[in-house]
Amino acid sequence: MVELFRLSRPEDALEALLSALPSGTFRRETLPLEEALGRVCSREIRSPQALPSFVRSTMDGYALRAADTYGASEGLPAYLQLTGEVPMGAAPSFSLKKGECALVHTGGMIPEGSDAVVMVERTQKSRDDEIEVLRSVAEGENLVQIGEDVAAGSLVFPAGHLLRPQDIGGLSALGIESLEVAGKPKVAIISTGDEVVPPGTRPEPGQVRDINSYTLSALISDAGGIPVKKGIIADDYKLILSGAKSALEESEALVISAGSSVSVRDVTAEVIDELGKPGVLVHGVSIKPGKPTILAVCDGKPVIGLPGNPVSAFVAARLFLLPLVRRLLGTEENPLNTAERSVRARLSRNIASSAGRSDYVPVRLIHGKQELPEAEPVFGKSNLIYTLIRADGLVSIPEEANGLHRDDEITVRLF
Ligand SMILES: Nc1nc2c(c(=O)[nH]1)N[C@H]1C(S)=C(S)[C@@H](COP(=O)(O)OP(=O)(O)OC[C@H]3O[C@@H](n4cnc5c(N)ncnc54)[C@H](O)[C@@H]3O)O[C@H]1N2
Ligand code: MOO
Repeated sequence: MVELFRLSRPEDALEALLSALPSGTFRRETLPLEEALGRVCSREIRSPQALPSFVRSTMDGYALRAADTYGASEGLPAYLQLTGEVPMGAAPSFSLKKGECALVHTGGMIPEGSDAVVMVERTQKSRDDEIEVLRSVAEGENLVQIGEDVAAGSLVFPAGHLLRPQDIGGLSALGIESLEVAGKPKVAIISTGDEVVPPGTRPEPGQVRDINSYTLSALISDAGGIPVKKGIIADDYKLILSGAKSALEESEALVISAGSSVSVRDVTAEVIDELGKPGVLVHGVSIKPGKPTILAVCDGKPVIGLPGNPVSAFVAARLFLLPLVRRLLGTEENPLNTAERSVRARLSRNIASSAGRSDYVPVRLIHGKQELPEAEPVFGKSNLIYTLIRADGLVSIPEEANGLHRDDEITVRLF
């Protein structure tokens, strides 16, 4: 059979795209902390202070000198004089001497002279101003030390870190109220095809509603980019070229859906080559679905041509567009929502495939009594978007394999 494309392996194709991009091209912006969730630090953040900044008790109890309690037991308690109470939110106004203790609450600052806290349950009051300690306490017990959470000046987040909810709290603890993050890259989307109509239109015979602009737009926002839908352009070289030129001028990247294959109406690769240098780097990847994918860099900006079939467009977008958005954001980490989480599962039936290409098959997970869920393939042609909707994730069949077998333990990449 004549192969119409020179096929690249998916890893090589992605590498070709990413390595042809200029480094560090993303914009930076300063945001208030509350708006930084899911954004990427564009420079490293070091701690301006030690956290905690004072020695704190982790229990409700009495601050004391550990040495005063050595050998204490229920039968032979240590008697300590209660000299005061540490107020919350203020430094104690007194210090402790040998044989003394002070009431302290969880999180309170311990007085000078003390080096441990005994939990209130391990004591009893013998008089108003005296307690019995019923067991010995080690130095440092029930305390957090200065800088135990974060040392002053230490690296909190490297550049490229994607901020999670706990990170926002951690920055607040350090008094960092605003920070510099990578700007969200604008990714323009063009759908091409004489037969494609907007979703608000009732399709005439032979027409189909636009799916890809919408799936791709959702994937891009999920990945931390700003999708800019540029609408539908007919299969016309000049129209697509002028639409693509203006879309790329206003954005950091461009995705063109359809027209990636070999019919005379498929002009996407030619258009992309006109947009700038070096132009098309890859046309054809050894994957199914998604084979006709086009990857290009045009005068420093990435352009991806995706196959028109909605399942192919989705699979290829996950393989190439998501890592591209991450790269434009300057991170290697997975965006919160598109997190490429995976689970182990057991295949419910055989899946055939040809060696020499990586196959991606949608699967539905069925949770039963067994240790691992069952992965049921959702077979269907790559034009059928609902195969993805009925599925929970994708299983990939490596290029060297001739398929997978029923009961094989596999990894499912969740949607
Ligand atoms: N002779 C060959 N024919 C095809 C080959 C091949 O190797 N030799 N590859 C097939 C594969 S694989 C795919 S995938 C498609 C890719 O086609 P194109 O990227 O050129 O896209 P179109 O032909 O324009 O459309 C394909 C299909 O998808 C529908 N479509 C297009 N855009 C949308 C949209 N925005 N929303 C919903 N559906 C869309 C379109 O109507 C077609 O049905 O080529 C195979 N052919
Ligand atoms: O990418 Mo094509 O979808 O293999 O159908």
